[in-house]
Amino acid sequence: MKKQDYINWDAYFMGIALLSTNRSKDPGTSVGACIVSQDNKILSVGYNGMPYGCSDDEYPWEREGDPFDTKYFYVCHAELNAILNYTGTDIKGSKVYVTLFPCNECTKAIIQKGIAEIIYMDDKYAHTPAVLASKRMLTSAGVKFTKYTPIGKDITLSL
Ligand SMILES: Nc1ccn([C@H]2C[C@H](O)[C@@H](COP(=O)(O)O)O2)c(=O)n1
Ligand SMILES: [Zn+2]
Repeated sequence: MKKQDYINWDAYFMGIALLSTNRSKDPGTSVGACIVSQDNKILSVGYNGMPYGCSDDEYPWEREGDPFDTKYFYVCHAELNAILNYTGTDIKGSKVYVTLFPCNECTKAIIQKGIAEIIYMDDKYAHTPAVLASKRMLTSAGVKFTKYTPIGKDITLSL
């Protein structure tokens, strides 16, 4: 008889997004994203980090203060990185698994690339204008967004 305790597709892809958060240097929120084709092939992954050439030792990670000296002007979001990391041509109709609900800027890229669905884990900034605007655009554009349903399984990796 086959093994019974295998994880479903959603858990598998959200697991990849979660693992990707471990590459982030952001001391505030580490975010991961995993883009998946309609036939369940991983197309790309990403996490939030500074753009190429912008050293994550030199650029700020602060949340507050002079905007020039906070991370927000510089950090590239996980979803955008995942989109930009994809070099193929088959992203239309794909799904993106994200550990945090996309902001308005990433949402624009998601819509323009023809990504059909967002599966998100956390929505802790749901009350912010960025996320409200994001949901408004997603609804207008017909992009589905679904909260991830946890399967209640803890997986430990010994790396
Ligand atoms: N959907 C999102 C939302 C935010 N990010 C990034 C941007 C920052 O690096 C971090 C949020 O930091 P916080 O304000 O919580 O300290 O997450 C992203 O990649 N994707
Ligand atoms: Zn974003």
